[in-house]
This record gives sequence, structure tokens and C-alpha cells, in this order.
Amino acid sequence: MINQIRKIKSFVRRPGRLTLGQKMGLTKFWEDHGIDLPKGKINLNTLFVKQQKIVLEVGFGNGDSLLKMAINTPDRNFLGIEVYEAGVGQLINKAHKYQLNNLKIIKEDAVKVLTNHIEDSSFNLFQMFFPDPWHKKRHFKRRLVQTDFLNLLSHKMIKSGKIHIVTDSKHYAIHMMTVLERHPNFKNTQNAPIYSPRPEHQPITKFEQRSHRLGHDVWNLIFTNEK
Ligand SMILES: C[S@@+](CC[C@H](N)C(=O)[O-])C[C@H]1O[C@@H](n2cnc3c(N)ncnc32)[C@H](O)[C@@H]1O
Repeated sequence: MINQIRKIKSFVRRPGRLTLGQKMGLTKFWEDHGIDLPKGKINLNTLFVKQQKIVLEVGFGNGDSLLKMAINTPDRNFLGIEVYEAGVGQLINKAHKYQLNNLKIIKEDAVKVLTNHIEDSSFNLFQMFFPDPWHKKRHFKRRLVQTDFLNLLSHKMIKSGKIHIVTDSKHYAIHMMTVLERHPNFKNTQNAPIYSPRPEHQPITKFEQRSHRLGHDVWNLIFTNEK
């Protein structure tokens, strides 16, 4: 009934007020799982039915591993941010199929969202699996994990929250270990500048499958935000 009312409301919106979901042709399930960014900040707790720990994942790709996590861990809320439109569409449809009320999705650049739309101390865990490694030296500055990004994350997540980043690029892994170890707010959960074991129950992502297929090594970095 509530869904029917929402659908009718979405039809009577004037064209100038189309939601992003409508613009993307995702009208059907956008209202249940997609977030239209407001001008100001969002209190993440207001997005979810239950008040529980919030996991933020950036760059979920096709979203299969994020979907599995949301299904397997109903006592956590998940917010995914991705710029890849097809991936966002796939995840919205799957979240609807499984009737998940603990999974919300934003289609936008994560730095923009974190900077302009997320309040400080908003989430408990940040995860990013196989961020684009930008292999060429002249492109290194495009890599997301840099000191400025870590400063931003440190403020936007709660104190003692965790970050979990995975890569199969040795060069990027070493870069991330260096900037994280050097950062005043983050502490390695291994209590030493070493990589973490892969968490046992972590669903495998599409890019992780690809890494295994190609025989690549994979590095997990897990740090706490001590602030
Ligand atoms: C290499 S893919 C990994 C996808 C997935 N995590 C996996 O392991 O299969 C990196 C993803 O990050 C997304 N991405 C890159 N920069 C982003 C940004 N600034 N904000 C949101 N998503 C971003 C890309 O669109 C892409 O889907």
C-alpha cells in the first residue's frame, strides 16, 4: 500500500523535479533504495528503518558482494556509493528483489558526497574493494587513497571506526600502507606496518575473482580511526 502511494506520488511530480532514479529509468525501485542528494547534509540514520551500525562502501561495481553482505548481516545498515550507472541499476533491482531495508545507494562521486552531504562521525566502517589502481605514474594523483581523502574519512566516520581496503596492485598497496601508517589518526589493526589476513566471511567481489583467475596477490589493509 505504502509502495503504491509512493509510485502515484512519483508520477505526479513535475518534470523539473524528476528524481535521479526517474532520470536513469529506474523509477520502479529507486524510491526504496536510491538516495536523491539534498542541497545540504544527510543524517545517515534517517535513511534506514532500524538504527544500527552503518557500513559505507565506495565503488561497489556490480554490487554483488555488497548485496551478499546486506543479506547476510541484517543487523547492519549498508550505504553504497558508486558512479557506474549500470552497477547502481543492477544493485537497486537486486535490493528490491530481496526486499532489503538495510541497503541504500547513492550514484555520485564519493569525494563529493563525503565532502558536501555526509555529517561528521556518521558511519562505523568504511570499505573499498579494488579501487581503481591507476597504474601509470602520471595518473597516480587520481588514486582515491591519498592523505586528503584519509583526512576526510577520519572526520566523517566515528572515532574507533574501521576502514578496510583491498587491492591487487602491489604499488597501490605499498602507497596505501605508507600514507595510512604516516597518518596521525589511523592505526593498523595488526599493530605493525603489515597487511591483514582476509576476513573469513567477506563475500568475494567480481574484481577479486578476476585477481584469483589471473593468479594475482591480494592485499588487505584494516585500520582503526583513533582521531
Ligand atoms: C575496479 S572497480 C571495483 C569494483 C568492485 N568493488 C569489485 O571489487 O568488483 C572500481 C569501482 O570504483 C568506482 N569508482 C571509482 N571512483 C569512484 C568515485 N570517486 N566515487 C564512486 N565510485 C567510484 C568505479 O566506477 C568502479 O566501479
